Amino acid sequence: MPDDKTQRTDGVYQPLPLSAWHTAATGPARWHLLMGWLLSLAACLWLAMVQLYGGWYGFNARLGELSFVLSIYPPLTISTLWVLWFGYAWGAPLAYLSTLTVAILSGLSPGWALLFSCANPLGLLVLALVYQHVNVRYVPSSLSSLLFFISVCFISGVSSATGSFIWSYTNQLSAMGAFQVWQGWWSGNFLQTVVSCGPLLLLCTSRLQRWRQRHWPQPAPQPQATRWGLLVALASLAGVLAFLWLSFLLADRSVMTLGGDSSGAWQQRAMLYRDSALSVYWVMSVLLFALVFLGYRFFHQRTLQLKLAADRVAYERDLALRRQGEAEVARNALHQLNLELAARMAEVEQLQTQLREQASRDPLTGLYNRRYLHQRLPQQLQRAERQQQPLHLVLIDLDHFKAVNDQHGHAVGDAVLKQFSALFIGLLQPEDIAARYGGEEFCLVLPQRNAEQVAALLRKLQAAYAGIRLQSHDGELSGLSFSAGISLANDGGCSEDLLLQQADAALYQAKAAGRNGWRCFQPQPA
Ligand SMILES: Nc1nc2c(ncn2[C@@H]2O[C@H](COP(=O)(O)OP(=O)(O)OP(=O)(O)O)[C@@H](O)[C@H]2O)c(=O)[nH]1
Repeated sequence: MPDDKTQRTDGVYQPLPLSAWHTAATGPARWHLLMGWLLSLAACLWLAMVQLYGGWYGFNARLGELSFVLSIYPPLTISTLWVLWFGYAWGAPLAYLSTLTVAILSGLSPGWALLFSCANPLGLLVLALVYQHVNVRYVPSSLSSLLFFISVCFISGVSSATGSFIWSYTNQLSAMGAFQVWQGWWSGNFLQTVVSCGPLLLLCTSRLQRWRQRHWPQPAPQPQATRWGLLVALASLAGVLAFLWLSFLLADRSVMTLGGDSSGAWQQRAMLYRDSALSVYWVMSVLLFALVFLGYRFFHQRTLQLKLAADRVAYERDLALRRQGEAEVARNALHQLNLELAARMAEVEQLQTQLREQASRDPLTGLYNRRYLHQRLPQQLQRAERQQQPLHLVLIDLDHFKAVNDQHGHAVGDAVLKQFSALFIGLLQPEDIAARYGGEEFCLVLPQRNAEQVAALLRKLQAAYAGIRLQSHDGELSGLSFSAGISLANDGGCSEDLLLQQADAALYQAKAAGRNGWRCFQPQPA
């Protein structure tokens, strides 16, 4: 981020609005401010009256042939400090009220007094406007701020010296007198502000601003728009032109008042012209310097602002690029995570399928288990009914299996169960279901087959089972057989339980008939 702190903001003109008086964080602070302002007003009035009744208006000065009084007006110092520390709205009334009082007490008519009192506030306005719109510190702590302060004091002094014309006019002074008052007035105001305010600003500003900021916190002042800076420059230029015009006019009129045609009189006139021209020369030098300096400050400030703006834009662009890069990395990471998640989900799905499969299979033989049979049998029945096709259910029980276990061992019994189950592989169709129904009991669900086809299947199974030979510690195992019971669902409305009961009954008949054979369920005649 561009470093804004490189520019000092203490001692920069930052007016405190009159309305802010209510909003002080701590109660006593606003009373202190008010008391300070009232005391300043009292001091201004007192000093102005002491000066009026004391009859002292400044120091006598001489510039060649021109002698004048370098005007000193103490309330101006107090009001200037208030303008710079707190703003124009606080300082201008002090200057206006004290001058108004003096003007009225000195016998000026109310109308002229009201107008005359505007002169000092006008000079202060120029001061405040320049400092508000050209972002330079008013504390003359560096060479550049000191030079700028002197320049601004000059323009302010010239502006406030407009009061000298009203004064000269109302006191009916001659052109020479008016010229003298004007010279003494602007130069006095200028010197007084520089000499009295400068040191006080240096000494007290930072402490006073800390106090102000504590009770009326304000953000750092922002540089003003260009048009305001231009306006201030134009106003300053107008002030300078007015000064020149007035100086020449008054000098000319003063010369005209000098009578006589003697060489002494002409010499006096020439001296007066020379002194006036010299005075204007010095003033012009200062003014030119002030204008050049103002212009320099203005462009310097604009350049600084542009640089700051460019730095900020560059910073924002870098930030945006960095964020874009981070977003890209995050998007890639997210994509990677999505892929991993998809892989994990596929694994989970596979595991779920395996679990479902395991839950529906008999671990020893690999055939479906009884639970699965009870799930599927009702569906198969419905389907057969819907397609109007027969469905046979066969219950198979291996004959004398206990004897196999007892004689040859449990492991051989397991091997027999597995080999018997393996026989189904080549004999069943995809739609058939073979399940291990109990220990050595099996169940076949055979849709889409007629009775002959079922019998053929059982015959093949019987032959294959009989052909199994197994070696055990007790010799060879052979002559295996099974018994089976067959039930048929071919007219609909036959439940799963009924079908199983009928097959079981038929199996019982087959066993009873001597085993190694099968029976179809025959309903008993009513
Ligand atoms: N090896 C082994 N034997 C089993 C398993 N499940 C059940 N059996 C045995 O199967 C035998 C079934 O005996 P029974 O119900 O008397 O039937 P059987 O001996 O075949 O007699 P019949 O059915 O009347 O011919 C029992 O000895 C059980 O221990 C198994 O998973 N493995």
